[in-house]
Amino acid sequence: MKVLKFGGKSLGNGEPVKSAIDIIQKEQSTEAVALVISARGQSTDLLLALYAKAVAGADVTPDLENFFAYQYIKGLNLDLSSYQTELQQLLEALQLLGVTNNRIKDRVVAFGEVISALTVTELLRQQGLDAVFADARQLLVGRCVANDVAVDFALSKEKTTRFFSALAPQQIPVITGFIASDPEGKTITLGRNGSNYTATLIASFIQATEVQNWTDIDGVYTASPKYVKNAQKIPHLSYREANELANFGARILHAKTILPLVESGIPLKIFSSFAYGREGTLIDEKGSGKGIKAVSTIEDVSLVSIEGRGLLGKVGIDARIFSALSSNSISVRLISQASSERGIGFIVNKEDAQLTEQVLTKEFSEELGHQDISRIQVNNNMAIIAIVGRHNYSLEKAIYGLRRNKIWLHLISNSINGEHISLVVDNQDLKKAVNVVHNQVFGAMKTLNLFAFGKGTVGGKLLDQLVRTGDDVIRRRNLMIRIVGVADSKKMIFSEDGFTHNWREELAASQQATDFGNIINLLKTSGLENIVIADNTSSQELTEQYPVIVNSGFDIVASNKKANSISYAFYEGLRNDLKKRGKLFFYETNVGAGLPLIDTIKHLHNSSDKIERIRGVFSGSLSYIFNKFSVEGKSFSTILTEAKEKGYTEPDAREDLCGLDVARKLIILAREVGLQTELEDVEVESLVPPSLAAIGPFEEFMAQAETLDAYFATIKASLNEDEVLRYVGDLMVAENKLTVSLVKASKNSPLGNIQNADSLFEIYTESYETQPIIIQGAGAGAEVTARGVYSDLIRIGGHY
Ligand SMILES: Nc1ncnc2c1ncn2[C@@H]1O[C@H](COP(=O)(O)OP(=O)(O)O)[C@@H](O)[C@H]1O
Ligand SMILES: N[C@@H](CC(=O)OP(=O)(O)O)C(=O)O
Repeated sequence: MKVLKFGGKSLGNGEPVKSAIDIIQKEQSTEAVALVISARGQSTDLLLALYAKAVAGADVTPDLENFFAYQYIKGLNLDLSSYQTELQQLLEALQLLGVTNNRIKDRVVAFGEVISALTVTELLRQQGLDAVFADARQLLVGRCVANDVAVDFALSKEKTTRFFSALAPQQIPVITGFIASDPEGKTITLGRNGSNYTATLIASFIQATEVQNWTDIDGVYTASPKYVKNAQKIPHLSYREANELANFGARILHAKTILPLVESGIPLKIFSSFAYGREGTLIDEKGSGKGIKAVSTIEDVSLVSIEGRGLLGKVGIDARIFSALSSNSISVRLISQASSERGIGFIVNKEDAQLTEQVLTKEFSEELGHQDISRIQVNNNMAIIAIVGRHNYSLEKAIYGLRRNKIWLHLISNSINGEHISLVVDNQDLKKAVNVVHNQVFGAMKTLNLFAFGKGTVGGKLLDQLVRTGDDVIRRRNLMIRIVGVADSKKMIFSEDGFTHNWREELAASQQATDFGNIINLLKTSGLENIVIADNTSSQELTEQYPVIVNSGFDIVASNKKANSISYAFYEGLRNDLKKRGKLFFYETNVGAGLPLIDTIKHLHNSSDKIERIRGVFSGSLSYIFNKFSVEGKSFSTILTEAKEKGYTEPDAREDLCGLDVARKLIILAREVGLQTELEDVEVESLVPPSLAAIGPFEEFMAQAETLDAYFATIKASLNEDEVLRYVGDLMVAENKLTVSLVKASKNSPLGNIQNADSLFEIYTESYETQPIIIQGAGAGAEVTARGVYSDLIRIGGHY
């Protein structure tokens, strides 16, 4: 005979309960079955809420009606009215008394399992099966010890085997999970999720061949899939491993589930009743032999800390703490103590927190009075993340990931054999933290959650590239870049699940106005880990918010040059914030688009090869214009218009011609090599002819093409045969001199030789004194710039 346990989630109204009945029919056709049944859907939670309301003296009638309305299944011949009356009377008594009582509470919640088992019995009978309802209070006996139940195995086994031996061969017992009796026959419960324990107890008493646990998930995963989307199913576990997971909060198994199976060697299988036939997790004596790794969580616990100089070197403090707690039946889940004995921190269940504080305040009243203990502090909103199984450097990896995500670690406890590490974090950070820890420890696929500002040429291309090549990056780099939000200057979209090819339509249809404060708030409260902001705008306003972004714990990638070229004070302040928070800011595309320039300069600078000079054509658009103008017979304005049409220039091409863009790039490079320069320090030769400097809109400027053309024709006429014009940025480090000017270059020199919209940078260093390092290639264009930002993102991924 095998024991099949159905959890509440598998017995919800509609399809779930229908599938459960189907599964029972199929399974009993090959081997006799006994069923253990939990309360249906959210029934236990509803009953607990009813109990609390009644104790508080509130009117429970509507909730009671709702509860019974949920239990009713159309067409089923089951009269629950006597149960409704009995429960109502119990609740009314509670309303009158207004006191809490655990035995009455257990009687109230027991209605969930009883009604559920009656319902399943009737549903099976409807299918022609000989189902027999069994109230586990007649089978299982236990005593309440502290907040726990100690089952009387011998008596329970005797009662259970007697019940089973009285069954006819074709009969299917439908046993209530979760509930039992105490020696006086009063109702007790085995603790939340206790039906699993009922099932394994019954199985061990009747020597079942196996236990099947039918739930809403097809096995035990490396972390709760509720939090960690890329958790992996563990196909095979040993009892010891499963027990370890159950003890540390993997909700799928009640903490005691495994114990009855160990001696009898009965295997436990976990299946999803929503996917019949799909392989689940097998738990047996052997396990897979490979060892497990998993991360489990315990929510809503309280951290108690006791601090004070008076604790230093005092003997017996710990003993007093724990004996006071134990005499009040408060169990401690985790302890951590600093070696200096200046303080001790431990975790208790939230329900016990208030009592813990009272008990300890009383116990240490003298020490508190003398200030030997400065305070006893209770922090209620805590959660534990437990890393189970042996792994190399788990703790280090977890701490690294948590710090990068600005998640505060309140307490660490590491078992001596290194097979178990518990980390205490704020409840509100739990989702983010468990993802970070899981992915760090498993070296599993990392996720970057990207919020992108700017959907223009570069921003839009980046998002399209991400959508197009996302799978490739997952395969090759084990990195998923999820676009969780996009904002332009007016509107924004945000979704924790991310956007794919449809981001443009979603943004177009969005009604949500862009509001920076709101975006930061959404990201901070989202529970998303590894958040990166992309700035592909040219907004100074946004760059001024970078410190807020960094201080919120997010990294930045930007093609926007402003943050690096506005005041040095801002530049330095941002670097300090980045350092303090351990955050990253990559901006390789600020100079030379996708060319690996900034990185090369950083490396040279950091390796102490003194950079003496950087000279070159910094602007792709002006490169194009002068490469063409120098050798083709067309007028300057014709070539300017061509460059604009190709998307090389700013919408108002004067922004390129005035030299400001090149000056910004020079400043960025100068600061990379350690100069504290400001934009005003750059000597810029503007390409806007002085006579056209005061003209308003760009169209009006272009209407003066003749003047513009005449101006540049004169300059061109002064060239020697082997010379061309180049607009050159020059950074002379020792002299602290930065210039931007139109120069005549020999056609045979590297500068004179560049084509199309190429950029060229000559880097002179102490080692490359006369023959500079030359970096050359396409220095403008949305596609290459977006690629550059993309590779910055991938670099950030490498840091997680
Ligand atoms: N490591 C884990 N593997 C699988 N499920 C887990 C894990 N940790 C927590 N869970 C949660 O356990 C739930 C199933 O347990 P439970 O709620 O008790 O189900 P049931 O009502 O069927 O007894 C799943 O829905 C899942 O969210
Ligand atoms: N109904 C009880 C017992 C139980 O085990 O339920 P489930 O099998 O749905 O986790 C509870 O909710 O705690």
